[in-house]
Amino acid sequence: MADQNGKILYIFDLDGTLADTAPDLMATLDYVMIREGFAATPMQDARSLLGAGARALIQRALRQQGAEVGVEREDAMFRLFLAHYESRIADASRLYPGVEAALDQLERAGGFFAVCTNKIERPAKLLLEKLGVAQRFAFICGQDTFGVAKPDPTPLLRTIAAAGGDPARAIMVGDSKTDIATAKAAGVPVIAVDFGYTDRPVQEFSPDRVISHFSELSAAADRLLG
Ligand SMILES: O=C(O)COP(=O)(O)O
Ligand SMILES: [Mg+2]
Repeated sequence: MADQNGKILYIFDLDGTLADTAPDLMATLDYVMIREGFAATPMQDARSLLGAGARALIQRALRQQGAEVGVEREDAMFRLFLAHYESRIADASRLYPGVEAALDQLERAGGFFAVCTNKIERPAKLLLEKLGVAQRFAFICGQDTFGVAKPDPTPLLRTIAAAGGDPARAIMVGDSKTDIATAKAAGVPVIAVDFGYTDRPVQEFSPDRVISHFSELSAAADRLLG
């Protein structure tokens, strides 16, 4: 990686932060659950079920229905989920309004970008390609990239290193308690979006700033960096 001396690295969460992916994730969950003889999950449950990756999504949906499956069947459901999800990954998933304009603005001010998600790396990259923004990120880290998931700070710190950034000149942007806890554990300031997937208001998790639209990101970052 080239020396990014002095530039600010923005590390984005993906689901519920850069992109509204709940429709395709929840449709995939329903496909798997119904095929396995369970019920569909109400769309309004997305906010509380998403955020910890696809395996956790399946486990949480099963638990919600009082169902227990063994580890082998859970593995099979996870594989089925990934295969089906890739076939429809961007059918209904969209970048949130203002994402590309915000990236343009931050880039003009000397910012550069990475992604740190609890999605599996392969579908994360595929989604960002389909949404036309994959090439904007210096590094894309998934749940399996370093073998450890958020809220462990390791994937965030290793993402910063892999992107050629510096934790002292980095800002995490996320939608969940998990992202905020990850950033705090890594000693990186965090801006939360309030339109993503969390069943409790993000303010409760004490991020450094909260924004309601990507048009507010640049000003929030400026205030945060003083
Ligand atoms: O969708 C999920 O469960 C996790 O994805 P995120 O870390 O990008 O929010
Ligand atoms: Mg998220």
